[in-house]
Amino acid sequence: MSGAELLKLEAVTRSVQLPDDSELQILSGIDLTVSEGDHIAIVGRSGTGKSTLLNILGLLDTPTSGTLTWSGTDASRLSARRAARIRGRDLGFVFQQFNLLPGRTALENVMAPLMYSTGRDFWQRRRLATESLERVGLGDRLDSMPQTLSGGEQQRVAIARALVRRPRVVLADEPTGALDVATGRAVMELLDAATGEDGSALITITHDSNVAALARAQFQLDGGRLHPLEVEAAL
Ligand SMILES: Nc1ncnc2c1ncn2[C@@H]1O[C@H](COP(=O)(O)OP(=O)(O)OP(=O)(O)O)[C@@H](O)[C@H]1O
Repeated sequence: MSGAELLKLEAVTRSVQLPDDSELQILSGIDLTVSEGDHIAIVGRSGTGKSTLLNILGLLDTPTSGTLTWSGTDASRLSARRAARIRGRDLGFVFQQFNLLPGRTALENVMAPLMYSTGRDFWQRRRLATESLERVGLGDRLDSMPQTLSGGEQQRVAIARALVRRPRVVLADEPTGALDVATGRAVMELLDAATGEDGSALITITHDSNVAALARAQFQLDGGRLHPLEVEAAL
């Protein structure tokens, strides 16, 4: 069952001005509500606007028109500072490329988001990062360097890093794109279980309908529009 509403898009459009002065409409009339505990997948072919939508959901970009509401507040009214705080604390990001810092251990990578936090999060960063790595089954690899870990293990470190501040929404952009099918499935099950445990929402952006089938609600992005997909959830 869904909990409190976290993100809401109403009639969101996004267009960009091209060098020849024409306008390219990437997103048109997007409506989407994301609540605590939701696991939503957004599927779409390459170039359909998935990254553009993800950037808007992650408060990295703003709609050209329409409204994005974060936890009841119109996002266009958030100060840059408040938006940055939400991105750092309430949103977790997982990417296809794991983006781990080379030359830093798994533990140091997971501690990184806590370095600029205050209070308990800062002082207890080592313990919090250790616990986050234990949650993804890597409690015995704290001191491993990323290059000594398999792709699936690196993605689990990236997930531990995304979850370490207990975000309210996790945005996963092609999280299985660099993994084989079995490892990708295990990573998705882990993301689903960990966000489910925390009551946070998971939004998975993927071109892979098998990955999307693991979510509880699926949408297709096509021609800049979002359509609900009626597919039985596999989890
Ligand atoms: N700033 C921009 N200027 C011009 N065109 C843009 C800009 N941003 C996005 N586009 C175009 O808008 C379309 C959607 O881009 P977007 O990156 O959101 O697609 P995507 O679905 O994430 O693609 P992929 O799966 O290949 O990453 C593409 O055709 C892209 O070239």
